[in-house]
Amino acid sequence: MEILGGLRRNWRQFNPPVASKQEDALKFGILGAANITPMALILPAKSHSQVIIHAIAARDKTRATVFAKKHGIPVVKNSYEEILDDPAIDVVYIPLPTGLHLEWALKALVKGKHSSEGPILMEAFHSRFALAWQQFLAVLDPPNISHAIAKAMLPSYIAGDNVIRFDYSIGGGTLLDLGTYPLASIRDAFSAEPEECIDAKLTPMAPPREKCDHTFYAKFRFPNGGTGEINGTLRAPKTHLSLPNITVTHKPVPAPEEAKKAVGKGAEVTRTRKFEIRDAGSSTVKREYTKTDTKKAYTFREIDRDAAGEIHWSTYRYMLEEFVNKVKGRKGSGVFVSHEESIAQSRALDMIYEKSRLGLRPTSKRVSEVT
Ligand SMILES: NC(=O)C1=CN([C@@H]2O[C@H](COP(=O)(O)OP(=O)(O)OC[C@H]3O[C@@H](n4cnc5c(N)ncnc54)[C@H](OP(=O)(O)O)[C@@H]3O)[C@@H](O)[C@H]2O)C=CC1
Ligand SMILES: O=C1OC[C@@H](O)[C@H](O)[C@H]1O
Repeated sequence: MEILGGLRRNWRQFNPPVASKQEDALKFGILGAANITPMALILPAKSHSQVIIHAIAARDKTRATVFAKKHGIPVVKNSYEEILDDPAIDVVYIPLPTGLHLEWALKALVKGKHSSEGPILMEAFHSRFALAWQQFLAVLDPPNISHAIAKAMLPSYIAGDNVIRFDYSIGGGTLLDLGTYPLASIRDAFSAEPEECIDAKLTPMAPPREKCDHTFYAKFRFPNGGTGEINGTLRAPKTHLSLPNITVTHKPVPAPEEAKKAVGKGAEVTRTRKFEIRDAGSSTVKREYTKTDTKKAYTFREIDRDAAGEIHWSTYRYMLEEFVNKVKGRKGSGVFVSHEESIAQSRALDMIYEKSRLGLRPTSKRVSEVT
């Protein structure tokens, strides 16, 4: 039954109901014919009545034309600049190499893109919008977390050596790519920013890509004294199949409270509570047992929150919903990625680079150079 439900949900995710578009729909322009765009924007846009994918440009116009034809995008521009200069375009989607995000985001903001009432800028950090993640956060007690460890391991065939992820000049390295997910998840779990990076190890690629890491490890100290670790790679063995996951351990507390451990894996949240029975004042454990429960959530309804969502919505679809809500001035679910959080995440990433011997990524162009 569960397998059938999963198959149905996935089929629906890739074949969503197509919404008719409203008069006030936002027109999106896309910079580059990137691989991620169909999954992250084009598919989610189909079921959103206020999103129209209007135009695309690539460095090579033929490439953009082929992409536009395949995905039913009506307008192909000659350059990224032409997208920014088109007054019909409200929102710019920037799926460029990481090192170019800031430059093009600033250029888009200068052209007044994203909203008529002041620009809305959102980092497309989709994992934040997973319903299971929201459910996971709800069972945590951040001040009492003693330890969190988040892992993300992908086999080497996911990203070959010649992809943007291993080009130092455009922000290459696994930490700045896959590593951003476990890092954000431990920051989210502690609901605080790390005070110190206690340990960091970035394993470099072979020359000539030696400035880029293929594997990362880091350990942080958080303000409540707890520690958070991240571990990951884009070079896991070919047979390695595991979902990104996080395990959060809480400090033991006296009854009637319950010490707990929560494990998030894919859409599943498993909570284990460990109980120890002792005589009052004694440190000897007379009996111990654990209670475990596992839950899945795909909609806000399932976690008793009142916000839009369907069981087949992907993390990207939830993210698009909240972006449009923000532009339109609607309350939405309250889940978002604020500028402050993006900056805090960047600071934590820099702490890792500084602690390791690999050094910071190249600095993006300054605002004054872009504007
Ligand atoms: N949020 C998420 O879930 C995900 C985010 N990402 C992020 O999205 C971005 C794109 O990833 P992905 O789609 O896999 O990458 P691709 O290599 O498929 O796309 C990158 C695009 O960047 C453009 N580009 C512009 N300048 C350069 C340059 N100097 N070198 C190479 N490409 C350039 C290319 O556009 P053109 O067509 O004009 O040549 C290309 O289409 C990355 O930042 C990645 O980290 C990726 C996967 C998931
Ligand atoms: O979701 C992801 O998984 C694979 C990575 O290389 C990619 O960029 C990342 O965002």
